Amino acid sequence: MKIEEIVEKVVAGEISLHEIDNYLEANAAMLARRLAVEKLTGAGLPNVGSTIIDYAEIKNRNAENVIGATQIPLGVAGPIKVNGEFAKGNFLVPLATTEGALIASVNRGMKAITSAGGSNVRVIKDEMTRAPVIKLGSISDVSDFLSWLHSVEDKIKEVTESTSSHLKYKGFSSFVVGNNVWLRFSFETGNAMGMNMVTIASEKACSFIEENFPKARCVAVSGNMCSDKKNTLINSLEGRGKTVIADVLLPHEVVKSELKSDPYLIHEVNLRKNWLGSARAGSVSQFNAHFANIIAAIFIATGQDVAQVVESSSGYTWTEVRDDGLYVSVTLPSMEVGSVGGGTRLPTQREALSIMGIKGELPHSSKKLAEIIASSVLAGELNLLSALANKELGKAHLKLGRNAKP
Ligand SMILES: CC(C)(COP(=O)([O-])OP(=O)([O-])OC[C@H]1O[C@@H](n2cnc3c(N)ncnc32)[C@H](O)[C@@H]1OP(=O)([O-])[O-])[C@@H](O)C(=O)NCCC(=O)NCCSC(=O)C[C@@](C)(O)CC(=O)[O-]
Ligand SMILES: NC(=O)C1=CN([C@@H]2O[C@H](COP(=O)(O)OP(=O)(O)OC[C@H]3O[C@@H](n4cnc5c(N)ncnc54)[C@H](OP(=O)(O)O)[C@@H]3O)[C@@H](O)[C@H]2O)C=CC1
Repeated sequence: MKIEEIVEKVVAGEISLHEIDNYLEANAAMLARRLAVEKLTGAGLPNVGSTIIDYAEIKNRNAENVIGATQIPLGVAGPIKVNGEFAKGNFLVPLATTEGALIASVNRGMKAITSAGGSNVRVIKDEMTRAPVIKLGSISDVSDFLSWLHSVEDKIKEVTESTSSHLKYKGFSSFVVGNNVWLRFSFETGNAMGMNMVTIASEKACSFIEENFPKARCVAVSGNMCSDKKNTLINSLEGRGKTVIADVLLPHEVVKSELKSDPYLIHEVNLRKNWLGSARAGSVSQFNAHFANIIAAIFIATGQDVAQVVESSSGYTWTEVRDDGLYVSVTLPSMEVGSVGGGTRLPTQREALSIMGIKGELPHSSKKLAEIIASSVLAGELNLLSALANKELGKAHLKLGRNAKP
């Protein structure tokens, strides 16, 4: 069938939007779907349709019912000097955003950090989790089940690791409410963020459990104690994905020359805003000013799963005024990033990763990416605290967010 005929059939309700894939080659199907949506809604979508995305590469990998692409401005901040275990040197960092003043903010923070000798950063834990919820008959069954589980842990390791050449089983923690048990499995997932990998592995573990301990029934492979795409205390305490910490000691003269600010005022903003203000607001694990801004912008630019900004942007900003300068650290307990898999293979996302020298096939490239992201968060955080201390937030957003004279 020709594209026009398919569009007519979709408009007449004879073919559904996703069924177009059964009749046309991938990119012709994307065009037909867009034309059908235009006819059905009356919306004109030439810009959505104007994309370099090859739907043949997306189909059955990244998205369904595709009609084109959304574009978001991509800027760069930096260079920032990073003194990591895996990221060493000066890096330009890609940020995709529509918030005027954000990239400028990170840029100024990076300039200050680089003048101070760079950000010191380490990934202190790297484990992705999945927590099935399992139902038993009674608490005595729960007790028997947990004893049995410890006796077969070698087998759990064997069945889960059989699902991938890159996945390593690290262990589990158990949590109980009445006759419900959550098994929070942890895995190393190489350079991948790992959610597909740990889900496939945990389903295998659940099948093994149900076959060999018939009183246990796996209700759901994700029982929310994982916790994926939710901001929870367990992620903050135990970590999820990469736990990353970055710090810098800024000499007093750098705070003055680069940030036009004062270490005591910055420290006071941090204590009264990030700690007292967040506590008073009832925050669970977000004692920071705007980790989410930097995490979201880099996640969009580099093809990470954007919904994981929720927990990846939890964390703590700590400041101390010392004789030799202002000490600032950021702690991100659950940063979920990969340099292979997911959206990292898409053309603009791959190019954005290459700006930082990130290539999925290189060893430890996801940890290198995590170190650069944490250093960028440090820059954004330091700079926003300075901007607030300087009372320049509104002025900056008038100029760069509204194109207005402050
Ligand atoms: C906007 C600045 C940096 C101006 O700051 P400034 O000191 O007036 O700028 P400057 O013209 O003197 O330049 C200083 C440096 O800033 C950078 N810079 C300056 N302009 C640009 C630009 N156009 N493009 C790129 N980089 C720029 C650049 O590094 C430059 O150095 P240079 O390269 O010239 O040697 C400052 O006023 C600022 O940082 N303001 C704060 C803005 C901010 O942080 N916004 C973040 C979003 S706020 C939000 O979303 C969350 C929030 C606030 O609601 C969360 C909460 O509740 O806390
Ligand atoms: N399934 C789910 O419940 C959820 C899925 N997601 C989605 O999952 C996707 C990410 O899943 P993820 O598992 O990270 O990635 P993918 O499933 O996209 O890719 C992971 C695969 O890449 C292969 N691979 C090649 N080189 C490497 C390497 N160096 N390190 C690790 N793996 C490598 C591995 O193959 P092999 O196994 O053969 O070794 C691995 O299984 C995203 O699209 C995200 O949106 C998000 C949340 C939940």
